[in-house]
Amino acid sequence: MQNYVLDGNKDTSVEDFQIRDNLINTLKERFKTYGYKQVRTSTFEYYDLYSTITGTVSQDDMMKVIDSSGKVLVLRPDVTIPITRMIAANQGSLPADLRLFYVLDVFRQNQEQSDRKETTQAGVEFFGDDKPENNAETIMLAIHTMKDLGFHNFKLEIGHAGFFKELIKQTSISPQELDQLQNLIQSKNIAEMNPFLDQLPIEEDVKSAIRSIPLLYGNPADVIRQAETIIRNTEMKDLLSNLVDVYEVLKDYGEEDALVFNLGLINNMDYYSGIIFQGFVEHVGKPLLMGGRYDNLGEQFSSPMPAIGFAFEVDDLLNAHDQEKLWKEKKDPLSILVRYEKDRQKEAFELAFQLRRNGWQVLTYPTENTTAEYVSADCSIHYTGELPQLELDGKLETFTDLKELQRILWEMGSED
Ligand SMILES: N[C@@H](Cc1c[nH]c[nH+]1)C(=O)O
Repeated sequence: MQNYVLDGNKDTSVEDFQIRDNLINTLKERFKTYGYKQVRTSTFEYYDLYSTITGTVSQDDMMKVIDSSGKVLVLRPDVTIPITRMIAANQGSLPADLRLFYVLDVFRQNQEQSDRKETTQAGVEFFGDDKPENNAETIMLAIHTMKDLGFHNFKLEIGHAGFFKELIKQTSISPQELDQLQNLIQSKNIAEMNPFLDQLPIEEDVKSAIRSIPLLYGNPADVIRQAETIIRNTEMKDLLSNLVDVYEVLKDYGEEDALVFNLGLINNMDYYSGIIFQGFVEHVGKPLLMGGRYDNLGEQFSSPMPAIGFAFEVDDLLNAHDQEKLWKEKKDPLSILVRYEKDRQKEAFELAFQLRRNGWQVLTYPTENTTAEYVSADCSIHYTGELPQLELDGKLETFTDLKELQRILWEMGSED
């Protein structure tokens, strides 16, 4: 038979979906406790939105479609940009700080990962000023969520989008050379970076400052000390003190063990303007979350709107599967099978309605339907006479009081 599954696509089994759903719920619940409200943006966007904005996804990486009027659309290649556009359009009526979260599919294609066109991102966007408290709170939310997911040995790497850019401003290298240099810094490939830098027309002391960038990694206090030695102007000095201020607030959250400073950190998106960060766990070679400040993006929609945010890659979180067990073990709600005689149908439906109010899974079947014998459930209730009967260890127990029945079910639901 012909294979109709796209290359690299994998159907999700019922069990995998459950794990994924538990994970997403964990993220959503944590985001809400920091005051975030859920939003969604349209799957389709005008291609023009992305081709005119600077700092966006590369045009070749976007998935394009043509609508019936001939307009070129793209499948949402990023969430931060359309949310910023959406907020910019309504800005008149916004409170000072706005905290939004989303769980949405993102569509990108590139040569290195041709089999991953569609991924799910769960992220937050905090429209508020570049204040150390705001930045620290957002970073703390990322840490808190990683802990909720059961990752204990993770690191949150913090850098600054401007630090490297300031150094590059003092050179006249081409965009291609810059791209290559960034890749070498990102992969900490010092062996190739040094000869590459040697043949570029850059002043010697700028060159040596660039050379030290990949080494500016590790304990925040040490990195700050080393970075101070390569500062070349007031802009770089301000950037560094911005990072120090955030670090000082973060210390009061008591999560210093999770923090690493990395001034060679480079995020995919070009819209970042300030502090940036990525979250890593052991044995997984890529970041599970990415984010940072993007204070200038709103201006491209004629609405200055400072903001910070980050997004988890849900599929990558799932693949970090040592942790998978944790979500699997999360208990499903109690499942109850209600079997009824036809002349008790109305009462059985009422009972099922009451039980579902507790969040339990309830399936109802008339006794004559033998399929029910193959349905798996934690317990069965028989509504064949005047009153419901709960099946316990093969015996039927009658309940005159619905509350008493519910109490016993609660106990069953909380048993391990
Ligand atoms: N949109 C970014 C993540 C992010 C959310 N907010 C800020 N940054 C990405 O796809 O990598």
